Amino acid sequence: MSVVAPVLAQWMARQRWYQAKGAEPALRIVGTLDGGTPGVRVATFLLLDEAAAEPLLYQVPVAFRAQPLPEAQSALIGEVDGRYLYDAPHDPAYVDLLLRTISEGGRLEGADASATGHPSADPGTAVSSHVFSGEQSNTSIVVEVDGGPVPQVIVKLFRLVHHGENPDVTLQTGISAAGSDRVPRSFGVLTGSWPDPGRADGVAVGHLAAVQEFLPGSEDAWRVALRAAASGEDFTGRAAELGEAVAEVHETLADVFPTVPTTPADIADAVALMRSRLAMAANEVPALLEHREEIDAVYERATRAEWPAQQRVHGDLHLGQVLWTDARGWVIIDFEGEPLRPMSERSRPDIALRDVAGMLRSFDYVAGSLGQDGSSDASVASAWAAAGRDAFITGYGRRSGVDLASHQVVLDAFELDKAVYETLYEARNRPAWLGIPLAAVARLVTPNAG
Ligand SMILES: Nc1ncnc2c1ncn2[C@@H]1O[C@H](COP(=O)(O)OP(=O)(O)O)[C@@H](O)[C@H]1O
Ligand SMILES: O=P(O)(O)O[C@H]1O[C@H](CO)[C@@H](O[C@H]2O[C@H](CO)[C@@H](O)[C@H](O)[C@H]2O)[C@H](O)[C@H]1O
Repeated sequence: MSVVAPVLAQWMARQRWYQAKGAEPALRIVGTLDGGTPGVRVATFLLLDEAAAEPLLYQVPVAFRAQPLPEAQSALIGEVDGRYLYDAPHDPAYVDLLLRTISEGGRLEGADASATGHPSADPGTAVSSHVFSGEQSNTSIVVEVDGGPVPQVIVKLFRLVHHGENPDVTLQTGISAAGSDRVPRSFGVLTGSWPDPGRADGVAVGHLAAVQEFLPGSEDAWRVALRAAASGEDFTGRAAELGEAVAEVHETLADVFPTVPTTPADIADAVALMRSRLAMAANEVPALLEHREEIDAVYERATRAEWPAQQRVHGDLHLGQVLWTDARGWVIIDFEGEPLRPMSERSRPDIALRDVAGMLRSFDYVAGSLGQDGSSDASVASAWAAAGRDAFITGYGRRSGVDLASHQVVLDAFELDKAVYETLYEARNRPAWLGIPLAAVARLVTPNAG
């Protein structure tokens, strides 16, 4: 590892999933999982990066080859001691190993770490694979399979790993196991364990990868909606169906996972979180300070309203998290929750209105993004978004039986909280888009502006 570490550090710093952007990774190996086929050694390094204020644990599988692998040229990490090191998701030997370990309930052992596959259905055998180019925070591999119930599966490899459940795995798997086709079908999970001196038993156990059905020919709702809005196409039918699909997923989540009544202490906690998020965002986006008192008034009103019971929710629902398929309609993915929120918070029961608010914000984003690139008349785009929002609410209410109007005060607070979160997200990731959530904050604090 000592000779490999500097090569990995240089390469990691350039990857999209590397969090401490601009910093040089300060890596310490916490565990290694070994595997491979004759001639190709695969080592999955669990690397603690101490470059950022809060150390983060990364999963970095590396394939060591004696000869170059021309088809994976762009995935070459470097050459060490005459061996060629590749980002393993691009190497068929690793993909085969990973899929087999999960589907056969196999085990990977190594220095200080191990991993176990937990199959839920047999996906068949890998024939060919490619890394999904749309990846963001994780790495997804699309695999053509033979002998399974679907032609392709997608293996999602979590780059950041932590002790405890990853809601993306738990929720997606739970909904799929309940027989719902509103999420892709689950095929299995890889769970790892590694040393963690911060824990009483000294061991951490967490999700490393998950396999699910790949939906070929699907398109995410953000792109579908953007095209419809740009061409002035009526989207209200699809928006209402989307509302119904979200309500259906909420219903399944409430059936499969525990629900809890919302107590006054829960309300106080939820509002305190909104306030602390505002304070954190205002540090980086001072323009929020202009509205500080009005925002606080919206949150204060919510403390006096009635809140629905809590249940597991998606947690970061927006149009980009929904896929349109001709065969199944809307299918929801990526239950990992908001990336800027601590994992412990994302794994608790929450108010389902948080997801409704997230989707309402997304319709506004469609109008905002068209408005800012000048490709659409601002008033036409915002009328399109308003119609989409209304239809979504109607569809959600129709399926869930919940009268959202009777929860308006709480829904307003969640929508404002989401817009505040978005200002921080945009300031950090896409400063050119910051105007969209900032305009929303100004609008949402104006009484009766919706
Ligand atoms: N089961 C699937 N079928 C088809 N495409 C998928 C599937 N899962 C994810 N995708 C595609 O991969 C993209 C990223 O997936 P996502 O789970 O959101 O990963 P990340 O957590 O890295 O953002 C999605 O926007 C979608 O286009
Ligand atoms: O998809 P992720 O889990 O990575 O979510 C993060 O990134 C999203 C952007 O990709 C961001 O969503 C915001 O922008 C969307 C348009 O690109 C818009 O539809 C959403 O409504 C808006 O919140 C999301 O907030 C962030 O957590």
